[in-house]
Formats: sequence, structure tokens, C-alpha cells
Amino acid sequence: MEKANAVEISHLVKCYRSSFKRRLFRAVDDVSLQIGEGEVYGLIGPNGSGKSTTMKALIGLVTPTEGSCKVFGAESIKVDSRREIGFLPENPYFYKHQTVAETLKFYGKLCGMHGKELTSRVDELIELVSLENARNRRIGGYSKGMLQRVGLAQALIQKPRLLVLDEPTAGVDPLGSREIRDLILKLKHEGVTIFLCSHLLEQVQEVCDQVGIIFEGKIVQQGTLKELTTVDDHDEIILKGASEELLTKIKQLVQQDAAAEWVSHGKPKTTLERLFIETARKRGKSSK
Ligand SMILES: Nc1ncnc2c1ncn2[C@@H]1O[C@H](COP(=O)(O)OP(=O)(O)OP(=O)(O)O)[C@@H](O)[C@H]1O
Repeated sequence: MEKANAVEISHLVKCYRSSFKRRLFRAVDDVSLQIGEGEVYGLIGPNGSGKSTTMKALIGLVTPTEGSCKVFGAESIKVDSRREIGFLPENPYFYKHQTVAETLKFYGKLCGMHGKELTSRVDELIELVSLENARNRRIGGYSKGMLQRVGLAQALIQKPRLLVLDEPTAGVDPLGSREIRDLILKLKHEGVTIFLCSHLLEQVQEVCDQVGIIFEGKIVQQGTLKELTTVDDHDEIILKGASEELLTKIKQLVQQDAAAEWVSHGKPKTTLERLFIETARKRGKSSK
């Protein structure tokens, strides 16, 4: 049986008024994407391309001008759809005088949790995001990396089936980023569906099953990581135990063909980073 989609964004358009002349412009322009349950989808694009707006429409924080967003079949504009979602915003804000446990309790109560269930979930999450050593310190003294981990823990408080992460590693050093990446992979293995955007393309490549590239509100490329990073006009033959003699024979055969060219052994793959930069160059864009 086919798995149901966790996320369905269909012809989403979001218009805002520009600060210049108050003209309407399309921050998100006819975006459609689906994320299967348990998949990780990465949305990449330059600053101001519409990533956060797409995410906010999905979780019901902004109302679509046109189109629709569904989470596990429920329309995002309905409050009930949010029961299954955990969200890490781009710049999470926490009360500085609280500790991480107090903060997580606060968010848990907002989600209707209480008592022993809440206390044990808070302990579990503090351990999951490795903040046990800082659990009695005020959040005001936390580093950016620690704050992002509080943000992730907050997003996970009600054991969401869908996790929406807007720049989960923003401002975090490479080591901290790696820890967050490992956490995302752990959640993926537990079956959580993840929709994330990030400027760290290598990380996107490491954790995502599907990737969409967005420019000026439009998805310009989308597909599985394999589809996007495979070089189309090359073919790969994998041989086990081939002798030099056999390889020479194959090379000679290839040389007899006017169209074909022997390039190398192994499959050449592009990287997401190169794909992204090439797409940007083709469109003559730089970041805003
Ligand atoms: N509330 C708003 N009112 C007016 N314009 C907005 C609003 N929110 C976003 N925008 C504009 O919409 C466009 C898309 O913004 P969005 O935050 O979705 O981009 P982004 O891809 O997430 O960028 P970044 O990578 O910098 O976070 C930008 O031009 C932004 O200035």
C-alpha cells in the first residue's frame, strides 16, 4: 500500500506588499511539493526566496493568498492540523531568565501537557539535545548553538510527527551543526517527517531524501537527491574483478565508437552545492 503524504503543498501563492510603492509582490509563487511520511525534505534557495514564507504557510502562521497546504491530510488553516507539528523558527526567542527545563515546561503546558508526563518528557529532551550540564543555568547566558538546541527540544516537546526546521544550524559552529545533523538523522530513523531549510548545502545533502530549489518564490528544481545529483549524460558500469586486459578491451571498444568517450571509472556525481550555484548562475542571481 502506498504511504500517505505527510505534507501536501499545492499551488501555494503568498503575496505581500513591498515597502517600495506598497506594490503587491509574490513572495511565494505557485509552489507545489509533497513530503511522504518519514521523509526529510530540504528547501534551499537564496535569502528572500520564500523558504520561511512557505514554511509559515504550511504551519498556518500565514494565510495563503492562493493554493492550499495540508499536514497529514488536514488543512493548515485549521488549528487542529498543528497538533502533529513541531516548529523551530529562524530566530527562536526564549525568556532569558528561565532555565531550559522551565522553558520546555512552559512550551509543554502550551501544548496541554502536565504532571509526570511533562516532567519526564522535559528530562528526556534535555538529554537528547545534550544540555544536562547547563540545565540549571539561565538561558540568557547560552551560546547560539545551545539556543538552537533549546529550540529543537521545544519543537519536539509534544512528540510531533512533522518537524519543520527553519535554518536549524543558523549561527552554529561546525561541530554544533554536526550534532544537530546527527539529531535530525536520529529523528528521521524514528520515523519523524522533517521539512527543513538551510544554507548549509552539504548538510542538506547528508540528511535529505528530497530537495527543492527555490528562486524568487518559484521552485525551479525538485526531486530526490539521487535524481538531482546524477549526471544525466554519463553512464556507469560497475565491474567486479575486471582485469587490466578486460578494461583495455572495453576502452578499445569505446574508442571505436564515434560518439562515446571513456571518461573514468566510477560514477561522477555532482554535489548539491554545485547544482545550487550552477542554477543560480544560469539565472543570473546572487543572494539578496
Ligand atoms: N510579513 C512580510 N511582509 C512583507 N514582506 C515580507 C514579509 N515576510 C517576508 N517578506 C518578504 O518576502 C520575501 C520572502 O521572504 P522569506 O522570509 O520567505 O525568504 P527566505 O527564503 O526565508 O529568506 P532567508 O533565507 O533570508 O531566511 C522577501 O522578499 C521578504 O522580504
